[in-house]
Amino acid sequence: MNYEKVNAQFTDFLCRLLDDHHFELVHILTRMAFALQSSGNFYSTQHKWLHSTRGQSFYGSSHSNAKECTCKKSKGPAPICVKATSTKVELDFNDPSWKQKFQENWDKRFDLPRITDIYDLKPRATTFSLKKNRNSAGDENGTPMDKWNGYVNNDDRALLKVIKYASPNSAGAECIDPDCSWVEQWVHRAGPRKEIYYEPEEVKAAIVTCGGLCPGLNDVIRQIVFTLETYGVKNIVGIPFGYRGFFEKGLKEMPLSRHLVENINLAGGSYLGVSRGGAKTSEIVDSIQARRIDMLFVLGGNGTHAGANAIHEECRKRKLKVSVVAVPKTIDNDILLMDKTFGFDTAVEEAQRAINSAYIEARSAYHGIGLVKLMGRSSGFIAMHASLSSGQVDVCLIPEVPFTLDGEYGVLRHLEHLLETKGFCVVCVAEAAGQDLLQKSGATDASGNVIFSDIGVHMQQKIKMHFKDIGVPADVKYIDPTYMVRACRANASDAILCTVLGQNAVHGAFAGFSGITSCICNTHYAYLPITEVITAPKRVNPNSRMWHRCLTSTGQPDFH
Ligand SMILES: Nc1ncnc2c1ncn2[C@@H]1O[C@H](COP(=O)(O)OP(=O)(O)OP(=O)(O)O)[C@@H](O)[C@H]1O
Ligand SMILES: O=P(O)(O)OC[C@H]1O[C@](O)(CO)[C@@H](O)[C@@H]1O
Ligand SMILES: [Mg+2]
Repeated sequence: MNYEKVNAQFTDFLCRLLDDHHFELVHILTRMAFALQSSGNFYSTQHKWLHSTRGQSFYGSSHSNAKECTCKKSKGPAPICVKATSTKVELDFNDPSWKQKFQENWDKRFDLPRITDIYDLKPRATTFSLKKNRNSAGDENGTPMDKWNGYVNNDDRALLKVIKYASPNSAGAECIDPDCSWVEQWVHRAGPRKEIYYEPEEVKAAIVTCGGLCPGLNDVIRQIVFTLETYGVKNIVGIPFGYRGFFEKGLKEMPLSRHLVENINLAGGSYLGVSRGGAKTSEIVDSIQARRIDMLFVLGGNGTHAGANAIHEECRKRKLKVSVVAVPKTIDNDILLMDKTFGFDTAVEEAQRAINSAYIEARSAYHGIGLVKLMGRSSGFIAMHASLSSGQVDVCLIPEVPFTLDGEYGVLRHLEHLLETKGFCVVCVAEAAGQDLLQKSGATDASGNVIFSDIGVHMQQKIKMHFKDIGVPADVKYIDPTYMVRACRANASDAILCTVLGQNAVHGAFAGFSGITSCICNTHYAYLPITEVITAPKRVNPNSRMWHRCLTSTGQPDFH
């Protein structure tokens, strides 16, 4: 089957549906497409494409197996898949200047949307300075009078990629052209600027946390409040229970101050509450307008970012001077271009505790099999990293790598081998793995995310049945830590990440950016346009060194 053609036809179909306002259906279908990818049907599309094209544009999807949505026009609510504001140019790799064209286009795509794109505004000297005895008001030209070199220049950049792959066949190679030439990909450096576009005394800032819980939400809220107050902002509020808090009657905004949030990082969860669903962009923006909010800080995952971008666009359409800045939150680590999202590290740490328990149970039982199911909506990052960190996993199963349970090359046969040779074993399975082996639940959550069928319970039953059938004793211990991996406070590494991302979000808003996200790219802190990070969920690359390291650690064979 020509999967690329099917993929393109599917995208066109989605775009047509979007024009007909069938948003919910499109949402479900898009999720189905990702599920289809995870079943392996679209698995090597990018790789094959990379080897078969010359003189065609195919850059931009190097972080994911999914290709970018190419919707031409869209009425109604924002699609899950949003086209970048700067379009991609068609590249001819036989043209000697293709690299220059690529880079010019890249710079346009990664340029940050600013409120000055639509308003003619004059900046003022920043009120943010950590220098003692400062005169933050600046001189008569608005230039800060102190000589503190603590500001980031608007032209500062960080490199997104630092590996030069000599060949497209190098492990994990992410290439722009068929020869895998070295191309610089710069992103904007995050941090405080010398000039700002808001009068802090007049600013009303709001914070909202959306989607599922994630360790570190309170750390980010706290740092946003601290930093806003350092600029001199007095009016800071929290929107309760995600986007819902903007329009649901009876939900009142919560006043925030350093005093109120000082200790919230000591507990997990969200001080403001979270929710899924209910994203009606126009109602949210009506509410922003009515509440006279100037800066909105949005903490959430892929869906939340799509919502934040829709809010940013709607504010522009209505000519509202509002900065919308997102902070990428998700234990799943499934947001494109960034090293990691906050909460992921803590989730992995908690997950490996479950694996350790499974190991102890399995090790101590006669023919013990420890089975652990871990969260991860469409990607196997938590399962892969928890397997790597525990070092006790014999089989790691993720949605990006298809597998079979039965047959000569199936997982069950390998478990037999493990019981024969080492006497026990530990299996770690990601919740979205092996969905092709199960009957689809067909259910979705309030945000339209597909609810997966339970691969953990299915495997537990299959393993028990298999060993009963072959007459070999097996003591199966199943652990599903579910919410335990995310309903906890951030660990040290996440707490630091949250601190930096939260502070930078405020610096970005004062610098006049909107429609951006505050993140970590290639170990440096950066701002990215939201449009560039929501084209598809990030997924584990089965050809990456990290997955290969996981396989080296588990020693598992291919299961198909
Ligand atoms: N395409 C979209 N446009 C506008 N809003 C959206 C879109 N997708 C999701 N949302 C809204 O964003 C919020 C959060 O979405 P979702 O439940 O998918 O969580 P998430 O941000 O992806 O985080 P998590 O990692 O916990 O899943 C919900 O209120 C949802 O309605
Ligand atoms: O909080 P809910 O709605 O049960 O959602 C669970 C999902 O949220 C996440 O924890 C974060 O996206 C996923 O790993 C999981 O599939
Ligand atoms: Mg999501």
